[in-house]
Formats: sequence, C-alpha cells, structure tokens
Amino acid sequence: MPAGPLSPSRPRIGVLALQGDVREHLATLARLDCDPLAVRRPAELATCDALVLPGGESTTMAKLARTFGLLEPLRAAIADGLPVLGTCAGMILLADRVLDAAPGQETLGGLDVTVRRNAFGRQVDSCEDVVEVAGVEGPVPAVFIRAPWVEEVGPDVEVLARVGHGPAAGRVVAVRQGPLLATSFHPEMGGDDRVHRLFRDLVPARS
Ligand SMILES: NC(=O)CC[C@H](N)C(=O)O
Repeated sequence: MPAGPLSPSRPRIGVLALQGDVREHLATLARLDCDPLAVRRPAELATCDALVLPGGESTTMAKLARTFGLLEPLRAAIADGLPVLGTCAGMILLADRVLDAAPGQETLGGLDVTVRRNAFGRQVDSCEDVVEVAGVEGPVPAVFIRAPWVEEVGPDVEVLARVGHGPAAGRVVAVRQGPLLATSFHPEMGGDDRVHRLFRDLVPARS
C-alpha cells in the first residue's frame, strides 16, 4: 500500500531516513494499515503519529540527526510520548545508557535501559535465529547484524524477548517501555510483519 492521504484512522508512521535499512521498514509498514513516510526534516517529523528508528550505524545516524537539525526535535518528540520502534542501531539510539559506545557518541534516549553495542562478538557478527516475543504468537524470525543486547532494564521496562539458546542464551533482545519498543534484531528483514504490527497497535487512532 503506497503512502496516501492522511485518513482519520490511518496513522502516519515515519521512518528516520538518514542512514540504514530505511527501505525495508517502509516496505514492511506499507503492508500494514498505516501511512509510511521517510523522515529527513523536522517538519516531516512533526506530521508523524509514530516513528521507526531503523538499523544501520548508530554513530552515523546520531551525527546526521544533529547535522539535519533533528536531534533535539526527536528528543522532544520522544519526551512528549511519540510511539517509537527502534531496531538494532535504533535500539541504541533509544537507550538512555550505552556500553562500548564510540567516543562522544550521542543517543536520543527515553528508554530506561543499558545496551551494549556489538554485544554478540565477532564470531557471531551476524546470524539468523528465532525468538519468542511476548505479545506475538509463535516464534519470530530474528536477524542479528552486529547487534546490541540489553544488559539492564529500569523498573518500567518490560522484557519482551530473550535469546533462547547458544552462548548468548538469556540475553534480552526486545523490550517495551510504554510507547517505546526496541529490538536488537531486524524484524524488517525476517519477512514477518508481526513485530511491526505489535508496534502499530501501540499507535493511537487519529482523532
Ligand atoms: N545492524 C545494526 O543496526 C548494527 C548496529 C551497529 N553495530 C551500531 O552500533 O550502531
């Protein structure tokens, strides 16, 4: 479904389009009942009912967000309760605390978690797995690419998924805090829309 006019019921869901796997998220959102929009400017962000922070490189995205004058508007929108889905680098951008951050690396924050960048180590730079995600029926395909994991969660954060087996078994890879949802993996690459649907369901209908 291509981006169309705003309707009373179809929320506009933006994808931060500075770097990373923007197209995959837009394609996934286009299959849901919403109006997807690539967001590069504060004026575009202001029209969104929700936002996806894609996977890519969190340091680059944060620098570009500052260059494009988006860093403060994004922080303000999150503080104001904008529903946000952060995947992989997007999870890092949402995190309040980052371990193994690049020197001077900035985040948007809002999600009361500590994440570790590139946590799975070099041997498992990228891998495909399945995880059980609370709120989704049955296993969800999970593509991990130089992925972070969540090391600590604050009291208001709900753990939605953990790695099921292997050396990283038990590591937290999906969380939710109110309207903020974050995954270590790339749900937009697994050919499965259910994590995006879970997020879509957090977005209030337009009034
Ligand atoms: N696939 C990804 O988004 C990788 C995230 C990347 N390692 C970072 O630190 O931003």
